[in-house]
Amino acid sequence: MSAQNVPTLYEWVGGIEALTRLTTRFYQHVKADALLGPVFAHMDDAHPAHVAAFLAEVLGGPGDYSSQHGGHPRMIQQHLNRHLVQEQRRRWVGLLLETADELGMPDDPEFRSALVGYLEWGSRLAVINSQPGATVDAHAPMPKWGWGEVKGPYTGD
Ligand code: HEM
Repeated sequence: MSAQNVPTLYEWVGGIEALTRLTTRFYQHVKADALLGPVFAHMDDAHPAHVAAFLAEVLGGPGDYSSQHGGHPRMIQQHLNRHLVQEQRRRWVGLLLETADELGMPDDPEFRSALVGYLEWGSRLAVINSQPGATVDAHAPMPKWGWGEVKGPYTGD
């Protein structure tokens, strides 16, 4: 596969439809989870779509979260003073990956290692930003995630 033909992670996962399916099902599991349910008790109905738009932009898709929902500063803002702990973070990441399996999302080693890399990074950032004293940088750039060290999807050779 030549460098020009390498899809973005966004294209590889199946675009905004796939990400919306993923977050919609994921937050159903979250609501029913004993550890995470209370954390998300006041989440509104648009939350799954907002997180799908956020993930789309991070993974190389369209910039809708930045243009319509306030970009990375808004995402950080949403985690302020929530006092999240590692046990909740681990459950959040674990449930998201289980949901990706449940829905038959791409499970090749290259894609999943890139996805896990972002989820680990982003979820740890959410915990850090939820601690007392954390503040929002109004100019925080949107994170961008690619294939990382593996440089592209599995091709069998
Ligand atoms: C890669 C990791 C994460 C991403 C990309 C992410 C993304 C987001 C986004 C985009 C929002 C704002 C949604 C909006 O604009 O309406 C949000 C809100 C929120 N996030 Fe996260 N998040 C992550 C990790 C976590 C974790 C690990 C937790 C807790 C265990 C968490 C708890 C929350 C809560 C409680 C809200 C507010 C929900 C409400 O409206 O009541 N997030 N997140």
